[in-house]
Amino acid sequence: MRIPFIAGNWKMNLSVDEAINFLNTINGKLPDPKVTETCIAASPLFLESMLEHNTNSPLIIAAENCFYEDEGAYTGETSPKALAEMGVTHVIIGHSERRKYFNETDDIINKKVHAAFRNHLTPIICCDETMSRRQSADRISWVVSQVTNALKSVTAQQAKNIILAYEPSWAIGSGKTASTDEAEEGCYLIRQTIADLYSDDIANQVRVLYGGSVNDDNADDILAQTDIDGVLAGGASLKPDSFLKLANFLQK
Ligand SMILES: O=C(CO)COP(=O)(O)O
Repeated sequence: MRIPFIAGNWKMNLSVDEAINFLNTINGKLPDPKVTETCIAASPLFLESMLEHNTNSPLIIAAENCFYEDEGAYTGETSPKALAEMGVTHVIIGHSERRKYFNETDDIINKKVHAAFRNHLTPIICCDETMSRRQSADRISWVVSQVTNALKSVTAQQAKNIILAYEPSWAIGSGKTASTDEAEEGCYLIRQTIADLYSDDIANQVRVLYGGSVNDDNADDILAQTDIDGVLAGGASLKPDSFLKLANFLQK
């Protein structure tokens, strides 16, 4: 049985004070992590303070990105080794905004995935689908190739622990959520790719999330789909109330 994973990606929003207020507000209101795991990915500027305020809470604190080297002359980058030393356990890799605005290629994403494993961080690997790709004949092969390339030289043992997210950029921040069928289709495709690359057994263990204009109104239908094990929410994760509604979807 796959434990649902409800994650928020704050992107470049909020302040440290707002981040800490958020944690104080949700404190004691999150589900048991044996039933639903919850996670917030935040700016590296906030992570240390958030980790200090997050004791006795099941909330997983994640980074939104990391570099593929552990240390060195890489001005402005975030070391995966430093993240792990700080107590961060998860990191988003390959978000469509990283691909689009920071020219992250599949090769860079693959190096980052290896950097995450080297530092015992769980990668949350995002696969994009643009509208032009959606309308073109090669859309399936594009999603498949993002998964395949991200996981080059990743062992079966490592693959068991990854989290993947189908995040069509045409649905991100646009208010245009994918229909439940579209979301399920994307997540199914990702799971089948894992089955082809590794095994049915591993594909059945790996959690696949949907992200793109998820909110409290549409989350229940999305989360009811067979191959969707959770959500990666942007806007809806910025307010404690809406994040708590997503996090406690099983309690409704
Ligand atoms: O990019 C996202 C999560 O990583 C989704 O953002 P929105 O939920 O704001 O569309």
